[in-house]
Amino acid sequence: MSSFVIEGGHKLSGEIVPQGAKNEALQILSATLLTEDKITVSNVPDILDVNNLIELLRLMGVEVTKITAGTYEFCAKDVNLPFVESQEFLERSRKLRGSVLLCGPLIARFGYAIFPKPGGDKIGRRRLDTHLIGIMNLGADCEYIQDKHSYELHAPNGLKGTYMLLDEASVTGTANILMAAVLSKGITTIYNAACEPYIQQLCKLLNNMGAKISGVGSNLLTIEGVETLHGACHRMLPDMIEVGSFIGMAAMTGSSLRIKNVSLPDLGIIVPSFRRLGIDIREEDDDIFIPDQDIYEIETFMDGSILTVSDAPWPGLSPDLLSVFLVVATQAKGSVLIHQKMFESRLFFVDKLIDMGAQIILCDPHRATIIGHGKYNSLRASTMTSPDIRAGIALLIAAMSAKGTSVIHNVDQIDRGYENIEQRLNALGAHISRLD
Ligand SMILES: CC(=O)N[C@H]1[C@@H](OP(=O)(O)OP(=O)(O)OC[C@H]2O[C@@H](n3ccc(=O)[nH]c3=O)[C@H](O)[C@@H]2O)O[C@H](CO)[C@@H](O)[C@@H]1O
Ligand SMILES: C=C(OP(=O)(O)O)C(=O)O
Repeated sequence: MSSFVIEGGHKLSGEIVPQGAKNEALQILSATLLTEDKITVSNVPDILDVNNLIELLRLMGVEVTKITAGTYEFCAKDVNLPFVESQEFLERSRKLRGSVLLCGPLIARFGYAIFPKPGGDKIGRRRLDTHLIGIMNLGADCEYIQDKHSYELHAPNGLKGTYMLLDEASVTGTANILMAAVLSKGITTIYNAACEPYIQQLCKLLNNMGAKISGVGSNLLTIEGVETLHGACHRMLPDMIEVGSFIGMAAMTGSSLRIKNVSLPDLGIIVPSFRRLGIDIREEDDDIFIPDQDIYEIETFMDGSILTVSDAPWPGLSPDLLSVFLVVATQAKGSVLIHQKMFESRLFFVDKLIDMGAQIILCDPHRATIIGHGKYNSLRASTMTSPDIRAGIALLIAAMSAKGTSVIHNVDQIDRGYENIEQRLNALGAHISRLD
């Protein structure tokens, strides 16, 4: 497992281009299984999770051709179903959360899918009921196979559209049901669907492939099933979580930074939420510019009470950014309550920030109160281990702002979702080296 050695206290300057979106990529690459034709995808991030999914598709028989850096062609003409039933498929699937997204396309096109408990961050319970119930609503049978620790789904006579009200607006659950519904007979209606930009992008690709989905961008999707889908081209959006991480990094290190081509309309409430921490963020064309700021001061609510920053399904704030908000607040002037509603084990990394001198009270597994230093005291360097991808980037931000040299172990967690992060940050003036 790799580690980062970070010499803190260096300001960043210049501009950075965000990578293609990790969570969009996992959906889009899975959707290539829905047709025999070629799908060309550009702005694919070169990150561990995406590369693992590409390798899995390759082993499933998908012809994968790299056209240029970040652009691939996928052709799922001959899918190797015996491989999908193999132990190796299950083992590889368990390495990443995104593998869960193969289920919808497999059941829709081949009438068979297997659903092992996927990998991804260990950040609390991550139930899969919404996926399985949704696909069963379309007529698939589902059985738990004890020795494979997996659910097997069968639909030998195909799937049939129906109305369903999801018990929660699950992002990957909505994507899976959508990908199953596009090849189902008749009309499927999904109410309480997740509607974040990456789901919208998936709908856009599927419609370009010949699907008939309406209501895109809302929580009520109507899908008129079609017999087959055809080839298409697709470009991934910039990764909004990476954009948010760079905003936090600029604020904590007191740097002036331009984040290029962020697709502002797809950032939702991210920019206004950082502004409530007092960060000066300027929107210039499709770029974000953050001037260097010595002090940033957290707003209160309008009645003077302490601000809460919390997550919610889109168009609310993504839970994936709360660790960054938390670390940025440690050096702000003022106090804030960070409330992570979706996941119950994502805030425990605050212990590491407390070791570095941050003033944080972990109220319970979901809530932490941060009393900012207002940059009067900087954080102290430390040696720590990255527990999950977003805590990992938050610790990296903390280390970059701290006095002295810090070490972060297990940075493979960060590599799951951030492309060549140390090279890209060093090009802006950071001092990060990797130990393998
Ligand atoms: C590969 C991928 O795309 N991963 C993302 C995806 O995971 P994923 O699709 O697995 O997450 P879900 O949207 O299913 O839900 C995440 C968690 O939030 C809870 N929940 C969900 C909806 C809701 O209305 N209320 C609620 O409490 C769920 O019970 C679950 O514990 O979406 C999450 C929520 O944006 C992100 O953190 C993950 O990065
Ligand atoms: C939780 C995340 O990823 P995954 O769903 O892949 O574990 C994330 O990207 O923050």
